[in-house]
Amino acid sequence: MDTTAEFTVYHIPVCPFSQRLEILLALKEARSKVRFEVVDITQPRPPELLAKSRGSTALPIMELPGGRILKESLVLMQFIEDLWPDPAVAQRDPYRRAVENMLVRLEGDFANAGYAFVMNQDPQRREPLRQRMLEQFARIDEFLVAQAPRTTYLFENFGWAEAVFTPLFMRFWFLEYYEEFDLPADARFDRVRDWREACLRHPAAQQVSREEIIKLYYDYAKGAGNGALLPGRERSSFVFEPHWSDRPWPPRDKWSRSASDAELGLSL
Ligand SMILES: COc1ccc(C(=O)/C=[SH]/C[C@H](NC(=O)CC[C@H](N)C(=O)O)C(=O)NCC(=O)O)cc1OC
Repeated sequence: MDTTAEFTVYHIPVCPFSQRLEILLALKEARSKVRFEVVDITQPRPPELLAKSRGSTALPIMELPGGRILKESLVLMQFIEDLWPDPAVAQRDPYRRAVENMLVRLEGDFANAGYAFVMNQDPQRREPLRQRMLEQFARIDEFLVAQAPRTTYLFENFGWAEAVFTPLFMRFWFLEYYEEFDLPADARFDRVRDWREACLRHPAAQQVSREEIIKLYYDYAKGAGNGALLPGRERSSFVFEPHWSDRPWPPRDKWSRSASDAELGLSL
């Protein structure tokens, strides 16, 4: 395959699954090899984009030279790793790669627990959802204690598993803000807490900020995901303009009130 031809990723800038690709490309110093085309999730998908994805609206998707389309962030990560293998980010040793993949297999339940928690609108479900989130962190902690008790990352460097999980650790800043959630100070979470902090600091993962996440994901905290509009609102918190840096911080209280477009700084 001609790896110098143009590869295009259609993506939502603050989506964690797209950030995985950006982190991987940053680790490979290959960010310039892929063109990232921004899609406004608050607007209906352009017909030409839907045609590319055979009607699927989920992003990111990658268009190869010649028009072939791939999707699913973990698949796209592996494709990038295979396309530009040096420097390797995935482990080359089969056993170490298997260990890496065992940790990555935890990402789906981890992601779903966090999104279900932030999007929950039933006060009665808060504590069970908090416990479910803690259980997911405990699963990762137990795995790291068994496989990597004394290193900062899973292996010597920030690598594949870190590229998969760091975007989720960053999105879960919305749990701290809207659900007053954080890991308890007890030893059950020491290893995963250290891993998370090291991941959040890594220079290859600085595509988004805490402020951006908190402001754009306000509607998720009120139960509206993927750019959906809430009752009484005309604009999603996911809109590009006004830019998030020009907007006020949303109210932290998701339970007793709903902020208006004006209060969120969304009015044009
Ligand atoms: C309610 O739970 C969740 C809600 C949203 C997201 C999220 O980050 C969307 S990021 C943007 C979202 N993309 C995906 O969900 C892609 C997931 C896919 N499995 C991948 O890994 O690439 C999307 O395109 N949505 C628009 C559409 O489908 O029309 C995650 C959640 O749970 C993990």
